[in-house]
Amino acid sequence: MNNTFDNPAFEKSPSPSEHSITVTKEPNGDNEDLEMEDLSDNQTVQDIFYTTCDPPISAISVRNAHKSYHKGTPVLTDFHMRVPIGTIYSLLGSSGCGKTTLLSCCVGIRKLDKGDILVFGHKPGTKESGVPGRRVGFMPQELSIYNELTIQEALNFYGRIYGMKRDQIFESTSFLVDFLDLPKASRRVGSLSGGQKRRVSIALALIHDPELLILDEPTVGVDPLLRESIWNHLVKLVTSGRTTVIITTHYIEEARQSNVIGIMRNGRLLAEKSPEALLIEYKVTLLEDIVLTLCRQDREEKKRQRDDNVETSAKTEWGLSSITKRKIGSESTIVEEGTIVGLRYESAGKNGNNDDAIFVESPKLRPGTGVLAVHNNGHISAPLKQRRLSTRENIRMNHSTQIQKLTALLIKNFIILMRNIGFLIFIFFVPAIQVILICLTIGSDPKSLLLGVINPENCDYLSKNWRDIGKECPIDTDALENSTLSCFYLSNLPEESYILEKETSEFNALQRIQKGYTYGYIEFPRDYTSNVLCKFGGKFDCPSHDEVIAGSNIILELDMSNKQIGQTMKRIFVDTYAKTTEAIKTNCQGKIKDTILSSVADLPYTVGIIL
Ligand SMILES: Nc1ncnc2c1ncn2[C@@H]1O[C@H](COP(=O)(O)OP(=O)(O)OP(=O)(O)O)[C@@H](O)[C@H]1O
Repeated sequence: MNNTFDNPAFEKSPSPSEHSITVTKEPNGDNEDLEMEDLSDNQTVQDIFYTTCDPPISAISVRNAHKSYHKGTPVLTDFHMRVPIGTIYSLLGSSGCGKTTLLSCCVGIRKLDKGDILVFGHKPGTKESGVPGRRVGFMPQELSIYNELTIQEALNFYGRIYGMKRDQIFESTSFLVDFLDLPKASRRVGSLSGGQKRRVSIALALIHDPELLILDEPTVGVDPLLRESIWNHLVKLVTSGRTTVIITTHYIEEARQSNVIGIMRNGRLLAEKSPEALLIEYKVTLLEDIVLTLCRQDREEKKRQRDDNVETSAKTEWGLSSITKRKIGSESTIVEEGTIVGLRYESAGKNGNNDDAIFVESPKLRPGTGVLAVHNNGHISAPLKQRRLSTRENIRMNHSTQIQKLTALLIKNFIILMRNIGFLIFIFFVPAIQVILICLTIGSDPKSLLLGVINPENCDYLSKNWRDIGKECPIDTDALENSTLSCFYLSNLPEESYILEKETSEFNALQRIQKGYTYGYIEFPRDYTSNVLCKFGGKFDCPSHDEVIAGSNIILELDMSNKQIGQTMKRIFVDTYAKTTEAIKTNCQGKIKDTILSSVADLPYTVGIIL
């Protein structure tokens, strides 16, 4: 595969006029000359980028990155990296050198301790970067696929999450199943082998044709033929579209097909060049030899530094340091540090003079418009901006993505629940069992509570048939001393709730509560019935107003040390009071005067109970 920087798109114009920008050719092969614009003497390269076209930016740029876990040994140290748009960038390095850590920072899973990562010119996690989101397809090293789903369901889920339409998902799925040689789409992920799961994971990262594809060791456990076809597909994605691929692999030789190789060791980047440039520079035929040489050099360098006891600033040899200031053309147009960030690759110049070209970028660029090359003769060549509307743009044009995401999650959770019947039953039955248990234990009213009674009225409420009183009219208007309103009230108390005990005095009754013998006592005043009748307008021999009020109140003293029981008792007493008045209305119809009867009927609204 051609290196992107050797791509015709970045060639100089055949006969460039001074200070002109020539946009020559799109990397995807659409041979089309674009407009020419004059660069006036005082115009900077930055001006051109901001005015002439949507200038390109790096897919990922990492600057001065530092990362360590739990304040332990640093995993990334002063790490610099640039991944130009439309390239395959292979990250090579020994196990534990920090590749996965770096990638997880790029997709926003982890955060750097220090330094910057920009994805499409923005910090990961921001809306503008689109990461995490549909702009990126990430295949993590640790597979995290829902084992309960089938391959088809998993692809559907991710497709919906990325806002794809049903036909897009279908089209993508049939291609990926075929291309990655996946088992039947109806197979459950949980029943697949490790290698098959890995291929499904690749498919999930590819389903939405992302602009940035980050693959952490995708070819582990994959047979050589499939490995070859995966790489061919990646190359195709990069050359035919605007996809950028970052891939980590331990199969060093397969990285030959990438555009740029970054070689890492101990959290630092030792080299960042095209494979061709590396092979030429080190005069070897195998990339493995280069990695070996660089690692040895690094080890020796470290040893020498330790020996000399010299502090090192750990600056990378590659990357931005060499192009912070550069003249463009014969005039004094300068790319200033911090204004336009540039990146120089040794293989950039077609004429063999590698210092000729630098690649510049700007945050104003629409992502994916390619890399702009600025040559030191003042000419800029860039890839064509316009291109066919891909699945990617189609997906972006879908507006109802939030609803789609919600739908995707609901469907996924529903399928997973249905596949875990035991769990489903547990979820639905546990609350029901809880409610039943609560009702059984604390839901019903307490029973057979011992209650003391102080009642000076003359009625035998402790005799066997005393509850029959509740069926008679308790008021005798001709002989009031025979009236037994208090007993009538007591007889209406729910039979199962209380066991009544006669108390001789308030003092005794209180003592029995304190000793825990009874749950409370109820006290009726002397002449309770006549006072109640006086209160409601009966024309009897009534005492003073205050005495009537005091003499028509029932006093309740309850043990509230058990709130549940105390509150229930209160409720029962008040309910009984209402029930009593209702019973008087029914039982005393025609036996006492209507005026008294109607007044007594108001009793529930003037409850005479003192708690
Ligand atoms: N969650 C974590 N907590 C503590 N240390 C971690 C954690 N994750 C990774 N490390 C450590 O950070 C270092 C870099 O790990 P990382 O996974 O990034 O390496 P790697 O280059 O991807 O390795 P490999 O090629 O084996 O996957 C290792 O020493 C590892 O032990």
